[in-house]
Amino acid sequence: MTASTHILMCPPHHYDVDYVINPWMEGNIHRSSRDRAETQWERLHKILKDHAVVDLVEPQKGVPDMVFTANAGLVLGDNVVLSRFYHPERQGEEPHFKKWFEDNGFTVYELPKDLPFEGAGDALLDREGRWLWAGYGFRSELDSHPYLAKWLDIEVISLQLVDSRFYHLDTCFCPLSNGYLLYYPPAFDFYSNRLIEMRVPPEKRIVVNDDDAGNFACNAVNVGDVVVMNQVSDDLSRRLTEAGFQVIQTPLSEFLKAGGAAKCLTLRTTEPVMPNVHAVDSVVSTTITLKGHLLDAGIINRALDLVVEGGGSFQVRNFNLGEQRQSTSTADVHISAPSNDMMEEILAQLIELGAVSLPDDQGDAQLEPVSQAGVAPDDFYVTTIYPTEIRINGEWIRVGKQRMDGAIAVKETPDGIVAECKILRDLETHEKVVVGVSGIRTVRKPESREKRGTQEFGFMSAGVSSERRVELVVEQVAWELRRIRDRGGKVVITAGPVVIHTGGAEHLSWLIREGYVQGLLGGNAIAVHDMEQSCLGTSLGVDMKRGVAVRGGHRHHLNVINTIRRHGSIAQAVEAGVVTHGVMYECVKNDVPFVLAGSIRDDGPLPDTEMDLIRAQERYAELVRGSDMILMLSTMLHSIGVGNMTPSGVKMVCVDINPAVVTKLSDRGSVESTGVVTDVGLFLSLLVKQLAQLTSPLVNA
Ligand SMILES: NC(=O)c1ccc[n+]([C@@H]2O[C@H](COP(=O)([O-])OP(=O)(O)OC[C@H]3O[C@@H](n4cnc5c(N)ncnc54)[C@H](O)[C@@H]3O)[C@@H](O)[C@H]2O)c1
Ligand SMILES: NC(=[NH2+])NCCC[C@H](N)C(=O)O
Repeated sequence: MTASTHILMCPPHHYDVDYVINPWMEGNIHRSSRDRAETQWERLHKILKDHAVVDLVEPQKGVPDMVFTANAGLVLGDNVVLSRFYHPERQGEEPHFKKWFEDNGFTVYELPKDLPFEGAGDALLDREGRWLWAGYGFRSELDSHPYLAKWLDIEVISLQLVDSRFYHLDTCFCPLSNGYLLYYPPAFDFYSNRLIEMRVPPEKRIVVNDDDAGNFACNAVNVGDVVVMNQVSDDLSRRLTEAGFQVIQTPLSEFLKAGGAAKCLTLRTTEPVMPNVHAVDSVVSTTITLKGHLLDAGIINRALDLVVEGGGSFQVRNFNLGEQRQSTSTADVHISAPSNDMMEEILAQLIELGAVSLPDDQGDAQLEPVSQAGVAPDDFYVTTIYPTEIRINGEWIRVGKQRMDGAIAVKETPDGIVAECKILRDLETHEKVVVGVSGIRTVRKPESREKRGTQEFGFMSAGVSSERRVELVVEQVAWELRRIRDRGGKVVITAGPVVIHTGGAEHLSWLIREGYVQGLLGGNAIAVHDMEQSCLGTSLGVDMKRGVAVRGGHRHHLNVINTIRRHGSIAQAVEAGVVTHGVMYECVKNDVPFVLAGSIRDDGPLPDTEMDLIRAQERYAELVRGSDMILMLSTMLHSIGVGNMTPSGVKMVCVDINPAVVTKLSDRGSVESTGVVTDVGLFLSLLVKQLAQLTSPLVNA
């Protein structure tokens, strides 16, 4: 027996599964045998009495989970932080545990009422006393960790739990003597696993597999070199033995029905304070304000999900719900994160959400000089598609040339400070770049109160649905194309050769001829196969009228490339009467600019194809700028490229036969984008028919 070790237990006289507050309890209400539970508890009690002094707290009626004394609180030295239970079902235990601690001479610290923390179930001391591992995510709040650090004067390492089966830290994590750790990595987020690996050397980490984790092997009581647990596989038992531990198994199946096992049934009340160990609290907090149709547009859900998925924790304060149909709501949200880096990552995503204003004390945007042309400073802010403003000298200024995946370059000019999005390769040494997340906000118009995706007739309600009638989307696109044309707006189309292969050339030619298209973006292939069809009636060597391959057809596209190369350009071949109809013909004849970006798989290429990729991107961006709408027709490569350089506010329609492509291209988080899964030739055919039916010019709205 280790005389200095005291353990608190509570006899299971009132234990039962009376409710469900964790996944293990589902289906087990009133299915635990009191007799078997008493027997199993007695066996554990007897085993532990051989190795420690076991104190008992009187069980109470109405609180069946009181048997799980691990959750009574967290003890260090003569101090104890009393638990604040998350679920009301267990809050009745608090006064009983508080009384026991006070009667036994502990100084009891109590957390604020609305700040849950479930004791040694969610906080476990390193067995060498060097720091406190503290879990959060299901029962305990991250905001409780600074209190633990302060009251117990110890470093707290916050670990986010991500699997609801392992809802308490002690169900998946067990610090052992001699610096060993028994744990189940999938129960933690990536960052927490990195923290564990940084603190516990590989040779001391005993990783538990799914089966052992499901049998609560990590929920073990360790006293000295003894490890007492519910059940363990031969392999894990061997590894523990090799590490110098004596493994004692004792069945606790009746308690597993409530989601607990050996460690849950115990609370070590003698935890020595180590000299020279002091509080280090890395938890950072801030308060943001969300504004918009927080409920209807789902903004608050998305924001809070972002916080949790980013490893943080939140408390919603001062929620003011908009009273009128179109009035907006506001909410102050207190956010905590285990480190500055994680907080910055969370805030960057909230800024992208666009409904966020950071506290005014966040100050100006941080600027760092570009020390090497084409290279941004570390921690540069990555731009999004949304209109963005940065705060310089207390003034908010709009960032120009908005696009995603760029940096914000800032420079002094005779007209004042100018900020614009730049892709990394274009950064110049006389510029500065925004780093971090302070002093940045995105400006997004509050989405309409209607939920996204429920507006079947609201054009561009985002979302992809192969079930959605193609005709419906065609009607909406036709209506928008007509409106844009009538007001002299700009529509750009990016298209792949599949448009030609599916018989779409005549329809796309019609759109260009009728003035619905002000720019065409594509690659070598769409031009090659369009002119192959125009000159030779085939596409990829297939007769477009009969649908059969023609003899020698496989050379047709090379013959066309060769002919165009001989004339020097597509325009010259059109002027020479070689190309007499088709998409490229209509572009030349109607002065519709086009850019053909080269790719690794190009034949030829055509003289017009821009094989300098950087130049091609620049020319694409020039043609995209100022667009009101972009149609992305069956080209994943070029559609992604165009999407990356298009700011929000531009209506985008993606047409592809592959739902995954449509989802990727439509999922921009902006309501202006939509996608339809269909054959592109069919889509164009229906679109032309619909436009032709819109005979009367629309009255300007
Ligand atoms: N001969 C050549 O020079 C040649 C030939 C082919 C491609 N290329 C080049 O390769 C690059 C990539 O070509 P890409 O954009 O065609 O390929 P891609 O794979 O990026 O996109 C093709 C898209 O078409 C979709 N699709 C296929 N059938 C469809 C249908 N019936 N209806 C609607 N969507 C359909 C696919 O799902 C895919 O997303 C381009 O730059 C192109 O010019 C050159
Ligand atoms: N330290 C623990 N894991 N305790 C287990 C507690 C079980 C209890 N039914 C609950 O859900 O709270």
